[in-house]
Amino acid sequence: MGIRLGDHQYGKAENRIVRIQRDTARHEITDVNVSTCLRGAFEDAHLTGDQHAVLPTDTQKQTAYAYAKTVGLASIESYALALATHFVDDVEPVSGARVEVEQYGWTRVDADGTGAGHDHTWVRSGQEIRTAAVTVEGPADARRTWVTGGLKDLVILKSTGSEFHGFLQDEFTVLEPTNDRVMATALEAQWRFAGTDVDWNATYAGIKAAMVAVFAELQSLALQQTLYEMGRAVLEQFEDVVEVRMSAPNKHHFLYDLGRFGIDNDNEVFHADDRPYGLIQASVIRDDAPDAGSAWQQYSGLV
Ligand SMILES: O=c1[nH]c(=O)c2[nH]c(=O)[nH]c2[nH]1
Repeated sequence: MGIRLGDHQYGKAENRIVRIQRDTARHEITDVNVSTCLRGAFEDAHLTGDQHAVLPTDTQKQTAYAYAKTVGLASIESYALALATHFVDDVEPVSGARVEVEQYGWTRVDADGTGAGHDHTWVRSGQEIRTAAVTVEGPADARRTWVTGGLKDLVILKSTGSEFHGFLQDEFTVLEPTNDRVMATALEAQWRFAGTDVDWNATYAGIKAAMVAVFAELQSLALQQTLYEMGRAVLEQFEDVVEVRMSAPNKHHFLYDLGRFGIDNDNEVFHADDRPYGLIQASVIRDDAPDAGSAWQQYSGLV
């Protein structure tokens, strides 16, 4: 019976790194969750337990913290690019590295009521988590690099401007068609860049704004249509981006039956159901997008 080792990768998942810049009295905070992963000639560690090629996951963790100071976290994409490139360039058995980063937002408190924001106190921002993933492969003279940016947990709701009708029906269909419903989701999206010469922070802000604007403005016939139009808007407005992948739970809001009490309910009182939920997923891609290569080969999840 033939048995062999399949794909394998290893690293340190979820390093929780908080970087404070305190050069002036007005501090800056960057709060991230960093996962690093190495790919390469690590068969012996699995097959015989020989660790000679294995850079410990603890060392990967120490490097992630050191780079938060030396390289800095001006953007999570630039930080991940530096860290992944270091592992491939400077650690001999490594042929590929993947760095995945989540960033949590903080907003300055308005302690003096002026709106200027406090110098060194923040509250966690309730909105989305920003994400990035960088994969670097091959020696410097045959380098391949992929960068994806993204967001998750962007909870967004519109109270009208959403319809759902004309759907296929069979003997189990009970859903009523509607011309006016609440549409809500917790959007997860990732977008793939063609290159690495990008204004990462401005592009992030612009993409988020473009997606939110489509969600708000489109008279939606289905969450599927909204996702496609959001992805299309991103590709139309950001030439650096070649592909957008999205996953959106349909956070159902069911009109509550107040008729039982003789009370009118004209789309005013809903039951916000948490499960089950429709889960709609789509990608939108340019016809001439370069090969995705290892861009989507995750560390979180299975190899
Ligand atoms: O936007 C929607 N898409 C669906 O596929 C679907 N299915 C469903 O029951 N409600 C909805 N809403």
